[in-house]
Amino acid sequence: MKVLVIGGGNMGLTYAEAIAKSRFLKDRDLLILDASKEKTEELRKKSHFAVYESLNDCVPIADVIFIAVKPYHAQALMEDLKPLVSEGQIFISLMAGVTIQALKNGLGRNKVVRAMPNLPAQVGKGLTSFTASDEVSRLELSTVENLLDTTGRSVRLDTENDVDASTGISGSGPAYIFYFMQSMLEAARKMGFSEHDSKVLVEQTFAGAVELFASSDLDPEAWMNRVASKGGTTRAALDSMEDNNVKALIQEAAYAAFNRAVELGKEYSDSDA
Ligand SMILES: NC(=O)C1=CN([C@@H]2O[C@H](COP(=O)(O)OP(=O)(O)OC[C@H]3O[C@@H](n4cnc5c(N)ncnc54)[C@H](OP(=O)(O)O)[C@@H]3O)[C@@H](O)[C@H]2O)C=CC1
Ligand SMILES: O=C(O)[C@@H]1CCC=N1
Repeated sequence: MKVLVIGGGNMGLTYAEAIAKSRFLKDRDLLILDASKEKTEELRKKSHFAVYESLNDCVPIADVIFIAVKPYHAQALMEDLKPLVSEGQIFISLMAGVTIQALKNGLGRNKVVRAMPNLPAQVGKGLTSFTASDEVSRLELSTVENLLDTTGRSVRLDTENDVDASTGISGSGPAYIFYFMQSMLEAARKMGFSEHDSKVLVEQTFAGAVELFASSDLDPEAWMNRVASKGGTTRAALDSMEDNNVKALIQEAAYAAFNRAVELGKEYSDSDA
């Protein structure tokens, strides 16, 4: 089986590296292509995949094709791909918003998977949600799942609306965590801690809390109650967050990402990508 990754940026390269590391494929069976000359030169320095500059040379020989370009490049790319693709090939789009129907129309092919990864894939801790067109067989789905799992975990969802919703939670979610981290770092600096100490305080606090959360079935509220003593410091902080509606605002942000994913889907299907 040959796997081609189109787009060697954050996500495409992450996937290519993870598949290469997993030894799921033989080295020369993993192909990668990027439009930028600079990037292909960088990619050539890595030995574990075959780097291509022309779609003509790699698309016809691939069995599975990852599409990892920005959504606004989708239409132009699919126009170039359409004359080169063939029946039996499976397309896995990592693009936010672009719908299965837009992919089917754009590629003129039916075996399409729409996946939403997240950035922790770079360290093998990614979460990729996905859904597939009916034309992808069970056996093909298990190959797809194996490929996606090379970057962490995957969750198969029933509908594209679920994938849009998951974009608001796991796809964009790492950025919300970084936002929270940034706020804590700024508070630490304001309190007079050095850059180094601020980073240690914040990093270890996040890492520890995540590990605790993963270590049992306790929900976050139960953990909050274990940290907070009656009339103590944590309660003062939690009350402040409640008074300022922080929970509702975070939920609003997650919905903003979800809604934007739906909106992107409409933009790209309107343009008949
Ligand atoms: N970053 C993230 O956390 C997440 C991203 N995604 C999705 O992943 C996709 C890729 O995002 P990301 O990796 O961040 O983007 P990047 O811009 O880092 O990477 C995309 C790469 O594709 C190249 N490219 C553009 N057009 C073509 C083409 N026609 N043929 C080949 N290569 C091309 C770009 O080159 P150039 O720079 O020259 O344009 C660039 O190197 C997006 O659709 C996004 O929605 C999904 C979940 C999370
Ligand atoms: O911001 C974006 O559009 C992409 C999708 C999820 C994460 N990054």
